[in-house]
Amino acid sequence: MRTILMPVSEILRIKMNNKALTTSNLIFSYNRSITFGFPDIDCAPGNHCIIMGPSGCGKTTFLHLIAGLLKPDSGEVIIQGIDTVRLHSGEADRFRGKNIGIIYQKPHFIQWLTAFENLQIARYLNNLATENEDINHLLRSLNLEDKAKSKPSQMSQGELQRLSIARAVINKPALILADEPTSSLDDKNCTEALNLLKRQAEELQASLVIATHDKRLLDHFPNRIFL
Ligand SMILES: Nc1ncnc2c1ncn2[C@@H]1O[C@H](COP(=O)(O)OP(=O)(O)OP(=O)(O)O)[C@@H](O)[C@H]1O
Repeated sequence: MRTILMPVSEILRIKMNNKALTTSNLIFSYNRSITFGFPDIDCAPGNHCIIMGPSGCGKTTFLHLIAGLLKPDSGEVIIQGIDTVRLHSGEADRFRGKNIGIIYQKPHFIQWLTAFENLQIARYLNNLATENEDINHLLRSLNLEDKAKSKPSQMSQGELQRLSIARAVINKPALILADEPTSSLDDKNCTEALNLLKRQAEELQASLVIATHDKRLLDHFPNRIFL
């Protein structure tokens, strides 16, 4: 019989649970004057949850800690059984690219590329083959088919929001994080963006975490965390 020895660091990193995302005892400070202590999250695969709170309470900070874009002073973020806080920066970037789709508060796209090319490059940067038919399918399902050749500057706010959703799901992540995905949209576009986001998450069986102060979303999410 062959025994496989696993480095201690690897054993520490792998937490055996079947949750898509759990956080515990997260503490973070930008500087010593403000310290944030965040409530624990427990989100099963395919579940949706919402982080609510007023402007400035730390919602973006919390999402960035979950995404591994910021390192906490202490605490754990377990995604797909991996304690991502312990990953080194290169590993964390690779993990994020493979497992997490992020919709940022301010959508930023490469301005000289078209909508289609912005999605292509998101796959390319994660060493994934650029399957043009997958991209076309996604653009169709987000009602952006006729914008495939448009540059971001030629698209409306609602269209850019839908393109952000497309970019977040193009690599088929297990976890989708969305920062204020609807707050700048009118009621019609808000409902449309929310439904698209939920439908995309359901198609991928991905967990969805939305951070927002948009109270219109509250009724859609029984799993709520208030900051
Ligand atoms: N890079 C930074 N350096 C220092 N302080 C920061 C930094 N980024 C954010 N902050 C501060 O941390 C606090 C929380 O910011 P954060 O963006 O997480 O809040 P938020 O709840 O997402 O706000 P909003 O709803 O307005 O987007 C704010 O007081 C903000 O000024």
